[in-house]
Amino acid sequence: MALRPAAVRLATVTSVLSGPSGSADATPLVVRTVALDDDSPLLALVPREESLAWVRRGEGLVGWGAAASIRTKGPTRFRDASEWWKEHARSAVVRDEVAQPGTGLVAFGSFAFADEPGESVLVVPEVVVGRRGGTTWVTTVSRATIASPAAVRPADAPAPPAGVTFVDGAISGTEWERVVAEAVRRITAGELEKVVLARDLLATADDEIDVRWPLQRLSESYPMCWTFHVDGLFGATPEMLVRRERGLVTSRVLAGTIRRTGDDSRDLALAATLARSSKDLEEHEYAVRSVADALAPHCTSMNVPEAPFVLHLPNVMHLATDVAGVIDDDTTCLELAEALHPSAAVGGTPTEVAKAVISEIEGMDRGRYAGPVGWMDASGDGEWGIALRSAEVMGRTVRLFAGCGIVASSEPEAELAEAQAKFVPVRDAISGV
Ligand SMILES: C=C(O[C@@H]1C=C(C(=O)O)C=C[C@H]1O)C(=O)O
Repeated sequence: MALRPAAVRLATVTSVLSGPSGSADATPLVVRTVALDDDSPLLALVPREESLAWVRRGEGLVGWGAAASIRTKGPTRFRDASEWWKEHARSAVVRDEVAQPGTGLVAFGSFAFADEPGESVLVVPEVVVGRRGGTTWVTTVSRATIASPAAVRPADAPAPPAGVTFVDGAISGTEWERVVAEAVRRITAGELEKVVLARDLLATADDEIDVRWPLQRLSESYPMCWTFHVDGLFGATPEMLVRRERGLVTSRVLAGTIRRTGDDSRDLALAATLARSSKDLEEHEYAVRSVADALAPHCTSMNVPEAPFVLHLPNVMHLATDVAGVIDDDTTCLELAEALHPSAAVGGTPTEVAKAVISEIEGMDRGRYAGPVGWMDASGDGEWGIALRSAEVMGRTVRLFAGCGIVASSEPEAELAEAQAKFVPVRDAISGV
């Protein structure tokens, strides 16, 4: 049975700004959060249409409907979205009986990787269900009067995609190896130190894909990742660009990868190799430095571990570093995400040269892949992951993305194999089994 809020469903109010001079709907959002006695998996609650998700280890936020939304683009896409959000947060009428991170007014968002092309989006759902530390709540958002709390019950189960076939996206694997070789040439020539290059695959199913199917598979198979869905972009990312919570800022930086073999003792030996690999440590160091440098101006103190740990995922292992800081200004998590994006984990070093090389040689439009994806609340706290191990669903087709950091010692064939391994989470999740 499809889930419907108990309150009369209000017409979706959407305000679209093309630049800072646009205007948002003047009617304030009316927001109410109440505790909920429900322990169903969050992803089992979302209806098929207009779903939003940010879930990890059974906790997080899911939402549906759009009480307000904004689409932005270009170099001011973050700033325009931030201003719109601050305006809504200022004027909202909020009754919050739970008062936890993620209660009250929240928006989900997903931002384009590049200034051009690509569109970014911020959505305030009509209903949000959240869970944290054993507490579950429901938030209802409307434009006029306080709506009664939404009725929350399991939605109909999604059907698996059928007849899925895959083809190369913008360029073939062989062509992409040539692009990697060109990047290595430029790095060796001293033009830059590191660049992250990505490619895409196109999957087509017999019928329209219900994104809830891959979301449920991803959250089961990759519980250590953040499973997300915002406006057609979905995935399970292991990388946290920035989390801001009550004055503490954290970031999980990944860079340096090795594929898993399926043999645990062999994988342990490989993990030890990864932790000593100078190529991977070099690639990792660039990424950590780019994050620490961008956070430093906002923090009074920071903890940047000297050596990375190895993060084990079912398909790959990564070198990982958790950076933490105490923030001493009122910069919101979205503004921090803007300052951090693109980190060297998805752009390169130096950033501007890497961005130019990506747009010159990568041969595809990244859209919102590798951009910030996540949520924020009215106080500016929230979480923005990097949209990796991700794909964009459009009706019967899904566009999958995967990329790799290239440094002087990278080998095109090995990088192609690494990208293949990074397609695995979404590929398996839409394969319908
Ligand atoms: C670019 C991706 O992953 C990034 C690149 C990594 C690497 O090159 O080792 C590791 C993790 C991510 O920061 C991707 O998954 O598409």
